[in-house]
Amino acid sequence: MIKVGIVGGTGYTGVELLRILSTHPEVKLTAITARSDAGLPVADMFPSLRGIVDLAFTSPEETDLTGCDVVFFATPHGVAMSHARKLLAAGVRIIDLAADFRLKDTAEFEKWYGMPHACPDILQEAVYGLVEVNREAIRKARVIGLPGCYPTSVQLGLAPLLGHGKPLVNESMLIADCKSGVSGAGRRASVGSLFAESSDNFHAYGVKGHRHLPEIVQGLKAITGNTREIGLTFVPHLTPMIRGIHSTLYATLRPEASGIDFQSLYEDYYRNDPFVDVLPAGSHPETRSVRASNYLRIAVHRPGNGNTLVILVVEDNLVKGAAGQGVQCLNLMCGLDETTGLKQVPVLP
Ligand SMILES: NC(=O)C1=CN([C@@H]2O[C@H](COP(=O)(O)OP(=O)(O)OC[C@H]3O[C@@H](n4cnc5c(N)ncnc54)[C@H](OP(=O)(O)O)[C@@H]3O)[C@@H](O)[C@H]2O)C=CC1
Ligand SMILES: CC(=O)N[C@@H](CCC(=O)OP(=O)(O)O)C(=O)O
Repeated sequence: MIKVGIVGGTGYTGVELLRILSTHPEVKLTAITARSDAGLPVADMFPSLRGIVDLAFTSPEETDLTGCDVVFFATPHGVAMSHARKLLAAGVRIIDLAADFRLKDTAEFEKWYGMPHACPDILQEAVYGLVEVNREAIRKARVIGLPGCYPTSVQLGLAPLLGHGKPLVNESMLIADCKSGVSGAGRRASVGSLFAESSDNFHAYGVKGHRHLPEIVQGLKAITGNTREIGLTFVPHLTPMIRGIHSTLYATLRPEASGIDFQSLYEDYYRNDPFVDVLPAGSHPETRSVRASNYLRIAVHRPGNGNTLVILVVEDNLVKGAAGQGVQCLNLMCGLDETTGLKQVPVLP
């Protein structure tokens, strides 16, 4: 059995990891830490796990994680990088749900996250955990920087266009118009997450610049094999639902690509990816069609057969956008089938 520890078990992504890993046939959960709730049985905080997870939260300072095979960090930015060296020295592999190991350029990291990077050498060896793009590198990785929730949907929505051998769209004028449920902001108390603020309301934020923009640009550029510069307008919105991301992506076709069948292009690109579902032509995916599951569904439109492609992407921000994608990486790192323990059917309604 693979011994797994989770740092930050009381947040939304932490409890998603617990939910998914508690039924994973090859995993033994060995430690779940939380500072404020150390000593509390998991089931006392999360009654949904009563009779399923019988561990208690422990203090991160007093928990020895070096006996684990893999440790997940479901913590704020900056925590994983302060523990990475010691864990790696003990042979423990790391999957960070935060941004410590996403941006390769430390100056960019410091600019967007407001802290110096604690281990630039480990950052350089870390693999970006976007499975459908980096599957082979993930198998051998010791450290995974999992993509953010919005970046997962935007990169997978655009990858078939940018990963094509020939330039198909104008890469300098991409648009990502994205909407997230409130759980994307985490479980800690904040005014913006109050029911009275976030329900029956809808607004954009971060238009001037959001920390996911450099991450998406870095990822899209890598998908082109670092052969092309990326220009992206990214506008996130907070929408009054609990889970889910809906991203509407716009790309302008190059004249030489106008004869391409984009529906077939997308279907072929994701033919062997078990969690990416390219919907039939003309579809409008709904966030609830992926709720609580690791699936990401995509629909490709070309309105009026014109020169604008509109790609619709839905995912559950806490699953394919975080914990589920992390378990997909864990499976690959441990030589398992990537779907092991991840076949949860979306919850409807
Ligand atoms: N919510 C989402 O949709 C997504 C979130 N992420 C990322 O995943 C990470 C976790 O997110 P989320 O679950 O929403 O966050 P939450 O705020 O809901 O939970 C954070 C957890 O980390 C613990 N924690 C906080 N500070 C520290 C610290 N210094 N040392 C150890 N533990 C700490 C908290 O407990 P305590 O304070 O008691 O220790 C809590 O258990 C974040 O980096 C987030 O950006 C990534 C993709 C999607
Ligand atoms: C709705 C909401 O507030 N969303 C978060 C993104 C959450 C996420 O997945 O991103 P990280 O892992 O990079 O934190 C935000 O915009 O900051």
